[in-house]
Amino acid sequence: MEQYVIKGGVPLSGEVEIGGAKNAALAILAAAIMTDETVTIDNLPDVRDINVLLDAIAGIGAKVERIDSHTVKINGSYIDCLCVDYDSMKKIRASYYLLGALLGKYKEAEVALPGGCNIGSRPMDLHIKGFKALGASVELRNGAVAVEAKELVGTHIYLDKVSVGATINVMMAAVMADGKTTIENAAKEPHVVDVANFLNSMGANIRGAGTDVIRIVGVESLHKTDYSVIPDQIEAGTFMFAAAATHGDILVKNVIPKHLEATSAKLLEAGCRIEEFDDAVRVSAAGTLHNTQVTTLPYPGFPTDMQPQMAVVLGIAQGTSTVTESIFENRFKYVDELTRMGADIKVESNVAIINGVDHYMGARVSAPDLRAGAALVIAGLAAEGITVIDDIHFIERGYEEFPEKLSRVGAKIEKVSTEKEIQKFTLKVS
Ligand SMILES: CC(=O)N[C@H]1[C@@H](OP(=O)(O)OP(=O)(O)OC[C@H]2O[C@@H](n3ccc(=O)[nH]c3=O)[C@H](O)[C@@H]2O)O[C@H](CO)[C@@H](O)[C@@H]1O
Ligand SMILES: C=C(OP(=O)(O)O)C(=O)O
Repeated sequence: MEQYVIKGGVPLSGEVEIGGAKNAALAILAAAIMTDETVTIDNLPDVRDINVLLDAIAGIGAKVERIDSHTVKINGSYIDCLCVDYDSMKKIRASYYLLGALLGKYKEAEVALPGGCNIGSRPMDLHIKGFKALGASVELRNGAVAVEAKELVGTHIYLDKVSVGATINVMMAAVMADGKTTIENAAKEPHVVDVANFLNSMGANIRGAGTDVIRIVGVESLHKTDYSVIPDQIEAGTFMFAAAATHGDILVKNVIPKHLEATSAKLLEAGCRIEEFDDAVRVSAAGTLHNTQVTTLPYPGFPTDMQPQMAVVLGIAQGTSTVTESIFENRFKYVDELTRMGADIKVESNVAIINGVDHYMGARVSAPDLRAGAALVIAGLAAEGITVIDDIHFIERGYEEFPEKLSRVGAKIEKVSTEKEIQKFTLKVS
């Protein structure tokens, strides 16, 4: 089993280059099968979720050609199977995008119910509501969702809750439906916009992505395109929080600062200095960190995928902070681990009450999920002493070369797989 071992207490400083957005790329890869022509997608992050989805896409027969670690060509004309099995689905939640993509293109699909991070109950009722409204019959059988339609017909769909997955899935299913579809109460996340832009570059007619009303006029077919995925706002935010927690100074490059406004606002409130450039953000935290209150909300609110990282910063800020998680009910699993590092946090229902402590202490902890794992890395970087993080496979779902990128800004972190390597690292850094 592999771990990260970290010697904390070094203020991080320098520059870091952010990769493509995992959550945009996953939906875009699924959407790429919707044409029979070859689609080239660039700026893909080289992370586990992307590689698992590419295997699932190849598994249904599509031709997947890796050009390099960040570029792939996909040709969906070879698809010979409309079933995605549980083996692919249990590894990543986003394989549910194949449901919307296959339904939109072939009017039929059977996809096992998805896995992904255990951050709360994650129903698909809104996806299903959208497919049904477009005219599909939906059946749950043997742990899979089977969808089928003689024809898909444009319609009016109100999503009862703001859902990124349902918005994108319904958008894909509607792209080649007959007539006009309106999605109301749509998610406005940057990756929803990126997927709409991608589909439009393939000939779709989607307007309004990025607002809460998306209008789609069905087209006959989609065609080839070359597309570059947007930068990953969550990876960027993670490095911003790492700068804050270590009292460092990092220029986070290749970002869209607009996508980071909620993160920047909270870091400002916590006493950091933020400078925005055209495609970079600099975070420095020379002085004391202050308490603040944070509530996760759909975009443009504060992202739930950044909640654990923010809490780690507030854990060493002066005073009492609160973090309210309003999207997923099980996203405080890192609190017990952080407590073992000296944090003083009490969780009451969906609110974490954080009494800032002077510093964290190195400890052996386990990553409970992707973002909580990244948050524990930040805590380890800020802590006094050595931290060992188990279960880093969760972190590798969404962060490319995480230890390498952190090392480039001065962190003392290594990926190891034996106790001997941990001891060697400890000797080297002491
Ligand atoms: C692969 C991917 O992009 N994952 C992201 C996506 O997940 P995902 O798309 O699964 O999250 P959603 O936006 O759909 O979930 C938002 C809320 O809606 C609820 N819901 C969702 C669908 C549904 O049919 N019924 C329903 O009740 C969920 O339980 C949750 O409370 O958006 C989340 C919220 O920004 C992020 O944390 C995830 O990182
Ligand atoms: C929770 C996440 O991913 P998923 O929805 O795939 O579990 C995430 O990217 O933070």
